[in-house]
Amino acid sequence: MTKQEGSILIVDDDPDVLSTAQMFLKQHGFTVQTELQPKNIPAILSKSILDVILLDMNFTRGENGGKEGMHWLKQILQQDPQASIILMTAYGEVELAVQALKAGATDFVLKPWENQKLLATILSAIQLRKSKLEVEKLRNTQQQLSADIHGQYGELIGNSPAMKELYGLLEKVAPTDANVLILGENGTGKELVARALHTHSLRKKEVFISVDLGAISETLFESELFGHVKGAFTDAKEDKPGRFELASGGTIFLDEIGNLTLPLQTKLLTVLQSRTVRRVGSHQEKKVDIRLICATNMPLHEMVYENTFRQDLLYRINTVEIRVPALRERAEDIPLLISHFLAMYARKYKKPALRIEPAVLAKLKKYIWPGNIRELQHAVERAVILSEGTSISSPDLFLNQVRMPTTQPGRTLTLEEVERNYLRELIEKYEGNISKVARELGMTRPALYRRLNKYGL
Ligand SMILES: Nc1ncnc2c1ncn2[C@@H]1O[C@H](COP(=O)(O)OP(=O)(O)OP(=O)(O)O)[C@@H](O)[C@H]1O
Repeated sequence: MTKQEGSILIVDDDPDVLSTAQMFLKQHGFTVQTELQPKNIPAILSKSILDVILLDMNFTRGENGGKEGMHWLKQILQQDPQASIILMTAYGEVELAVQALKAGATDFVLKPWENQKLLATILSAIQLRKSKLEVEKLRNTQQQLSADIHGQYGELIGNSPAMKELYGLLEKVAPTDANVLILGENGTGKELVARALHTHSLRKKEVFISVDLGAISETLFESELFGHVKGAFTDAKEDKPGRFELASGGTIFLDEIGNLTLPLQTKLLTVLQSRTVRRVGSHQEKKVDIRLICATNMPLHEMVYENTFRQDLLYRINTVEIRVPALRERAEDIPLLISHFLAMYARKYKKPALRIEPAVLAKLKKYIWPGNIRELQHAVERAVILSEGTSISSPDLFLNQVRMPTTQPGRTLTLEEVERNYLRELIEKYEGNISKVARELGMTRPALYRRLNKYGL
């Protein structure tokens, strides 16, 4: 006989039932407590950790409506929502047992029970309790992590009119289940905005799954997003859920949606229309309940016009569009962001708090930051690392570090480096006006955006 682990409470007003069940379950290695009086259940629950509770339906002599059992079932679940409760019912009370299952009981056994059947029921109830506790733990961890990452609007820093407008929009849109498309240049904080939408939504206690579509290869797309079953292809060693399934109940964030090829856009559209996924290699459709947030730095509307992005997909994802402003459009926020990152990196690198001289700050406010906040963040990090003393009196510590040199002694630049530098110079020349840069290069704006995207500009 294999020894089982688990602690069980049996509540029944018949001492014979209690002793028979106790003897049988102890033989199998369980820790067993018995109780004749259901009114003592709350006290027992507050003292001990129980894996399973076997609960009789009727306690008062002559009672057989199961009301007492239902009452105690609800009481227990109120005290411990993850409790696994097996009800003991007499023959003819099946209707009642069904009601109890609906009210949250795990299972029921008919009295007099067959020992092996009782054992099997208890083992699966223990397993179920374990899974429920695991899910609860993961949910708490996720909540804790998001609470650590986010404040009111998380790490979204900025008081400029552009940011205030964004906060107003977030407040309106977050609590709805509307599909949101976030547009904005690289490094403007699109992912932070997506997370803020989630943490202020009705799904905030559920998962937030982020998928970088630009980083998933064409061949792995379906398996990553929709999952696969064992043996579906050579590397499919076991069943694996896709990101859509994992996100079910919560929010899925599809970043870089503008990078999808047309065939992949079609596959994605099918799933978004039906809200069902089929794992690669399976015939079974699974419903997914997700809130969809997408983001891109590509001009999707122009791409629709050029037939490189499907119009029906665009309309499916952009119920609400949120445009995240570029940093140069909210230069007022630059000092605030710099002091935020200065404090963050001073802590990280154990450096004294650094002060920036006003003339340097003025220069940094004028710089156009083509890489937006990500570029600013990296610039501050480098400045903190390289600084000596407690004050920064030259902008070089920030800016010289972030600009690629156009030439390097002893090394010829690659064609890609030349192109990247040239693009950067033009962006600066036209102060970030992409239309003007595109005109000078004789390119369409989408083509230019693709190029900028390639170089992370
Ligand atoms: N408003 C903000 N306040 C503080 N930090 C910010 C803000 N916006 C962005 N950041 C920081 O800038 C960095 C880039 O942000 P994020 O990844 O959200 O940008 P993105 O627009 O999604 O970029 P990409 O288009 O390259 O994916 C992150 O480290 C983020 O924490």
